[in-house]
Amino acid sequence: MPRYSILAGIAKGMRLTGEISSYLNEENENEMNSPSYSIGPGFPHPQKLVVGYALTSKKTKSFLQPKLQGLARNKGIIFVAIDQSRPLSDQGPFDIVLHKLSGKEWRHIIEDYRLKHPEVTVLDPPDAIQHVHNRQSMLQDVADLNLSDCYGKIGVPRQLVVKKDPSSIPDAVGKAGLMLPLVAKPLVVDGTAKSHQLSIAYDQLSLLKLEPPLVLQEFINHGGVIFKVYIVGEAIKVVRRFSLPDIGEHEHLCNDGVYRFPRVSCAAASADEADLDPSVAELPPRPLLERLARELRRRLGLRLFNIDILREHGTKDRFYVIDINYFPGYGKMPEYEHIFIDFFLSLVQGKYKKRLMNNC
Ligand SMILES: O=P(O)(O)O[C@@H]1[C@@H](OP(=O)(O)O)[C@H](OP(=O)(O)O)[C@H](O)[C@H](OP(=O)(O)O)[C@H]1OP(=O)(O)O
Ligand SMILES: Nc1ncnc2c1ncn2[C@@H]1O[C@H](COP(=O)(O)OP(=O)(O)O)[C@@H](O)[C@H]1O
Ligand SMILES: [Mg+2]
Ligand SMILES: [Mg+2]
Repeated sequence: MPRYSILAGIAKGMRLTGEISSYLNEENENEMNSPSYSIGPGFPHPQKLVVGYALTSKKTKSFLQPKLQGLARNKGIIFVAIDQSRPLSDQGPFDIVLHKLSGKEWRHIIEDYRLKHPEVTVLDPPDAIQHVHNRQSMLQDVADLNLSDCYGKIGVPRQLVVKKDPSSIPDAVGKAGLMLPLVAKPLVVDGTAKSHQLSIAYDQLSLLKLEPPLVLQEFINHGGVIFKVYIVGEAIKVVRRFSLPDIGEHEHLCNDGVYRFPRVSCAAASADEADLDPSVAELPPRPLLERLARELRRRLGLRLFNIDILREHGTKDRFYVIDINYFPGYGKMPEYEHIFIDFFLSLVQGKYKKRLMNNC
C-alpha cells in the first residue's frame, strides 16, 4: 500500500501502526523503536519517513555519515538501501528516493518507477539530471537568464562546442572570437574520472592536439578562489575553494601547448579560513545567489545540485557560472545534516498539505 494513501487514510481517522511495520524490511526493524516524525500541527499520529537510496559506495560513505543517520533517526527518518538486483517496485515503500547512479539502465528503472509511483518523491528526475551531464546544455539555462541587474551580473564564459575533427578547432575558435587561453572540458560528464580531465590550451597550434567532443571555454582570471554554491531544495550554502591561479600576460606568452590540470577545487581543504585578499574572498551577494538558485531550480527541475561560480578578478560584481553538478559532495558542505533533515521533512509536509487540500 503506498505510504501516501495511508496519509490520506490517517487524515480520515484510520489507525495504521500494523501497516507501517510491514513496510520496514528486516534490516530496519529495530528502527521502529526510534522516534517518529509528526507531519503537521493537529496531526498527532507518528509516522516514519523512509528514504530509499541508490548511491555508489563512495557517495554512500561521504553522504550517509553517522551524524546524519543519527540526527535523522531522532527525527523519525530512516535510510534504506535500494537493492539493485531486485525490482524497485517490490522494495520500500519509500517516501523519498535519493539516487545517483550512472547508465541508461538505471535511468529507465527510475523513470519507470516515477511513473508508477507518483506518490514517491524521486530526487531528482532522470531527464533533468541528464541535462546537466552535458557541459553545453548545463549552462544554457544560465545563459538564458538575464540576471544583469541583481546586485551583480552573472553569466557564462564564452564557449564553443567541438563535436569532432580537431583540425577544425583553430578556425572555429577564430570565427567565434574566443580569446586564448581556453579551458578544454570533455563535453559529457558521466561520473568517470576522464570526464573531469580538463586542460588549458595556450596557443592556436595546441588546439589541434585536443580531443573532441569537448567544450572550449574562455579562461576567466578569478584570483585563485572559486565559490561552490550548494542547493538543497530551498536552502543555499556557499563555500570557498582554492582554484587555478590567474593567467597573466607573462604566463600566457611564456607557455604553449596543452596543460592538463588537477582537480584543485575538489580537494577537501576549503579556502574558507585562508588569509585571502578580501576583494577575492568576498562571497557573491546573497540576493544574487537566491535569484540564481530559484531560477535554476525551476528551469533545471532539480532540487539537489551545486553551482561553481567565479568572480572575474578585479571586478566587484562580475560573476560567471562554469559548472553545475547534480547531487555533489554534500558531505563537504557545513551543516548539511540539518539542512537535509529539514528538507526531507519539508517534502512530506508539503505533500501532506496538498493531500489535505485535495480532500477538502
Ligand atoms: O566526490 P566529491 O564528494 O568531491 O563530489 C564530487 C563533486 O565535488 P564537489 O562537491 O563539487 O566538491 C563534483 O563536483 P565538480 O564537478 O568537481 O565541481 C561532481 O559533482 C562529482 O560528481 P560527478 O563525478 O560529476 O558525477 C562529485 O562526485 P561523486 O561524489 O558524486 O562521485
Ligand atoms: N572558464 C574557466 N576559467 C578559469 N578556471 C576555470 C574555468 N573553468 C574551469 N576552471 C577551473 O577548473 C575547475 C574544474 O572545472 P569545472 O568546469 O568545474 O569542471 P568539473 O566538472 O570537472 O569540476 C574549476 O573548479 C576551476 O578551478
Ligand atoms: Mg566543478
Ligand atoms: Mg562538475
